[in-house]
Amino acid sequence: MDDDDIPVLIEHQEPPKQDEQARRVPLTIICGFLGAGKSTLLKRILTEQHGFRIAVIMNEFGDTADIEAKTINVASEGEESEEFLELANGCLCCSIKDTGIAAIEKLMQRKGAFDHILLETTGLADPGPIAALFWHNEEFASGLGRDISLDGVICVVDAVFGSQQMEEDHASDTVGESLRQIAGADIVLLNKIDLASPESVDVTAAQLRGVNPVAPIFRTVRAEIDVGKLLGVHAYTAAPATFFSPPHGHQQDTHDHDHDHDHSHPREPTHYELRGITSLLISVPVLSRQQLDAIDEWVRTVLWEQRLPGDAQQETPTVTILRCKGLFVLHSGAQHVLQGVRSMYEITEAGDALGVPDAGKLVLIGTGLNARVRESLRSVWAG
Ligand SMILES: Nc1nc2c(ncn2[C@@H]2O[C@H](COP(=O)(O)OP(=O)(O)OP(=O)(O)O)[C@@H](O)[C@H]2O)c(=O)[nH]1
Repeated sequence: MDDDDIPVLIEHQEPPKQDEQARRVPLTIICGFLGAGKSTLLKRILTEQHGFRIAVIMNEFGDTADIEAKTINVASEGEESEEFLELANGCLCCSIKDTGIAAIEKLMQRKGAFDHILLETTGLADPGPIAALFWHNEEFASGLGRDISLDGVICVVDAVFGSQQMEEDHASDTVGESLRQIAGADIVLLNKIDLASPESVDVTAAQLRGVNPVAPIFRTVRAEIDVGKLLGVHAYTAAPATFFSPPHGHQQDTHDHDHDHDHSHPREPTHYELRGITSLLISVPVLSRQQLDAIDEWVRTVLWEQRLPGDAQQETPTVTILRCKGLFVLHSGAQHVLQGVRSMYEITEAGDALGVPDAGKLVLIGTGLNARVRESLRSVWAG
């Protein structure tokens, strides 16, 4: 090129700016009562044509998936096929023989081959600590947390034995695992309804709602459900859909939606007097910025110090929060979402509002949630 030539301008190639959150692969945790139908749900996901590319991490790869792999068209070969099976419907199945984290790290090396991760926990696992691990954990911010975002927790409940199991847990001194699982769930599958009478299924659904008033309950036979209803719920970044009124003329799903959950008439705040885990649903008026900050401080004290503000520190905690969700509306119209698992929580401004909320709401799920807690919280905005 001679000096008089006009240099050709080369467009500066900047790497495309991607939204951090959007680049992460969403992860859904599946927990559930023993024998409730977790494997049935996973097998369905691994074999049906649903159009989602899901990586499924199973506990009992050796026991069940080997057998299933013979019946499923296994596309991959080579040494990795021991741990990863690529299935005919585009899903990926992987074992959790390693510690969970190692299996997930290996899985992430195949990033791009799938769009969503489902992680099965053992029947008796409490999903809370696992959820907390993936949700805003500073230690993972430069590791797995950079690649994975927690989408939600699904709990599979046995329609035949679920009620009995919850009763037994209520009666025990410590909070039983079945209640912890329901408390930590963002979606409940009430499965095996073909084996129980409609009346007893209603009773179990009411019990579930007593422990967790916000998670939608889907009644299923052999975990038959549209996979799209289980994925992409953004349970840790958005306010629960159950906080919003449906748009005018909205038709409720008539197939697998729990009909005793009425969207159009939000319930009055209710305190469920069950032993063990209870929940508290509180309506919150439209707030000033200062009032929202005061609520933030209240939540921090209750979650971190396990006591009500103003109460002296006790040796045994007076309030334990396992899960909390909230939606707060400011006078400016801005909506803020509270999400919390155990002692971790955040309050963030909602990006895309899901609809017009009736008012702000706060749901606390945990122990020690009596009338004093409600009064303490109300005094925050009452001044
Ligand atoms: N009748 C009926 N049987 C079901 C249904 N869902 C699952 N089953 C059967 O119940 C048994 C237990 O189901 P699984 O899917 O293995 O349950 P699981 O939760 O994975 O069990 P664990 O891993 O042992 O806790 C199996 O024999 C299933 O075929 C259902 O909706 N109706």
